[in-house]
Amino acid sequence: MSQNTGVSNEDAITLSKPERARVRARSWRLLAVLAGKQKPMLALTVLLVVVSNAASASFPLIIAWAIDWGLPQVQGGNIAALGITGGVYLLSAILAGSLLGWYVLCTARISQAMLLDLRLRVFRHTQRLSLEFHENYTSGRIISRQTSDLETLRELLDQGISELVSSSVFVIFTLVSIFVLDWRSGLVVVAAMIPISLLFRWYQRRSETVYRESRVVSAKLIGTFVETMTGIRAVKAFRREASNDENYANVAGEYRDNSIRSINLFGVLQPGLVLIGSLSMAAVLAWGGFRVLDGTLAVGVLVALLLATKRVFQPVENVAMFYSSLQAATAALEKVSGLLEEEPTVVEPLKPRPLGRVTGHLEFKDAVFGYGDGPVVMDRFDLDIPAGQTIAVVGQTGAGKSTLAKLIARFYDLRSGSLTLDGVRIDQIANDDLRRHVVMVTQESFLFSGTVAENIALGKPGASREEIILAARAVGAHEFINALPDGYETDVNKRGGRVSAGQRQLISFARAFLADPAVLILDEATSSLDIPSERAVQRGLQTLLGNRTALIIAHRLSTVQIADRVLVVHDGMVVEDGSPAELISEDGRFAALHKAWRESMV
Ligand SMILES: Nc1ncnc2c1ncn2[C@@H]1O[C@H](COP(=O)(O)OP(=O)(O)OP(=O)(O)O)[C@@H](O)[C@H]1O
Repeated sequence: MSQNTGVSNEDAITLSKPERARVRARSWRLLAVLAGKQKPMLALTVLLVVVSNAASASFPLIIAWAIDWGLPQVQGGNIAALGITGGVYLLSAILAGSLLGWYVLCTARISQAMLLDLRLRVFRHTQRLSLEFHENYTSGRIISRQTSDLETLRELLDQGISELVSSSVFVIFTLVSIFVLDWRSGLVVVAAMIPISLLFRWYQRRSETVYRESRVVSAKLIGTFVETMTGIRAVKAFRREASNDENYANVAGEYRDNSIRSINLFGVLQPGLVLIGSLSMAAVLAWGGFRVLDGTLAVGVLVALLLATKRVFQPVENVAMFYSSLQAATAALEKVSGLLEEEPTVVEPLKPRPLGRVTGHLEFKDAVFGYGDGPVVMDRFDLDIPAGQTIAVVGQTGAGKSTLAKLIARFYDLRSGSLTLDGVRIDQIANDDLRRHVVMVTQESFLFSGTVAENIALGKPGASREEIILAARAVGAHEFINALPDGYETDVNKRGGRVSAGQRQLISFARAFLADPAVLILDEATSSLDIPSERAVQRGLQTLLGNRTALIIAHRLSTVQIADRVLVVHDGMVVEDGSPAELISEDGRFAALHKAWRESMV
């Protein structure tokens, strides 16, 4: 991603001119794409808003006509004139009202459809982005894009746009009706539009940065909250409550200050508009009043002019209200469109190479890797793992063990060199194929919300209950699952469904067993299990391994003992490679580690 694309510059409050233009164009493009899908409905909406506002703007004209033509006619004994003028007024009122109602329904449907579309896009897109992106972009930010930013957009789309459009159309029509009645008063109102547009311009300039800042601070607020709550165990363990309170209060205070700034700006805009409106009314009344006295202007026309002038300025105040939500939504759209501009760094091949029967032979050749633009973690790395071999990877913290595992699972791509599965580069294998043949069981043995059976079935979508039970039996999980309150139907998120770390591992073993991959990667939990759990997990693990190729990031002596081969990794390189027995007999790092393990067990 270049410097200013995607989310790279999203905390900037003031943007350079070209950058601002680019971000704006990106936001409007997104809105246009979303609106583009609603074209027929939009066309109908435009028609409705034009006709209903034209009908509504004609009221003062009808009133002038009723006073200056209708009333004298009625006084002259022509009662029918009353019926005609009243009837026309009633008809246009019914037309305006019903079309406006229809218009509101249509805009609600359009805005809801656009929001749904956007919500799904944001979700799908963030899920599709590579791990590298998620490691840098905090979950708090993603949550704030999906919640508070979309909420701000919802406010605009739900009411703002419809009010904004209909008010603007109404102002134009009413202005035309004033010109039709009396062009001099029309000039007064047009003249008033000059300070109004200057005021709007002032507000737009100031509020743009304030609303942009509001999005940044709001993301920070949500991020702080999410980080505290997801790390609540660490918070309690390290007694971080007091300092977290202070930190959160600071961010919340920043958010309050920002809100006050935006309210203050609005506090100038709205009274300013009211003042300009009132002064214009006074000018129309004074100039019109003199002319009525002169006899050059009919009373009915003056009444209509005053009515129309009042009606021009009323929606202008509405526009101000929704203009502020437009500004807020524009800032939100900048952020959301930035997120949508991000591209996955690990991409699925356009023309994937088909795989035959996969044996699980893995080979790194001359592999170079580093995270993002960071330093090289693996330099010209070579490793051949024959099919069916169980490999235990050991090494100090930060040595590169997890990196090795993540590369085989293709969470990242190499910078250069190659990694092949059965001779096919893994970046040329379709995602579905890769996920089927290479399965990673992570350290935390993540369970998704749902039942135990559903969690196991993730390994093989559509698996029958028999298959699920068979898998659980194979890895030794069946007994404890049966003892849960609802057996396989127990909800893992409900009370009673909570399972221990070892049990979670067994469930994820069953899931992997059911998936039956050729290659298994296992990031073994560092937390020490109690001895019975450890034995159960160990037995489960041995069944799971079977004849597969397996790479285990090993933290336990028992695991290393069942491996065919041990790799000692140091600084992204394999420094020792051999069977456990061979390495113990040499006087290297593994021998020392093995000795330490044995001593700790005594
Ligand atoms: N997401 C990341 N972004 C940038 N650098 C990373 C990332 N993950 C790991 N590294 C770096 O890569 C190197 C290897 O890390 P790796 O996680 O593979 O070590 P490890 O041997 O698995 O350590 P541990 O046993 O502590 O999990 C380290 O220098 C680490 O700082």
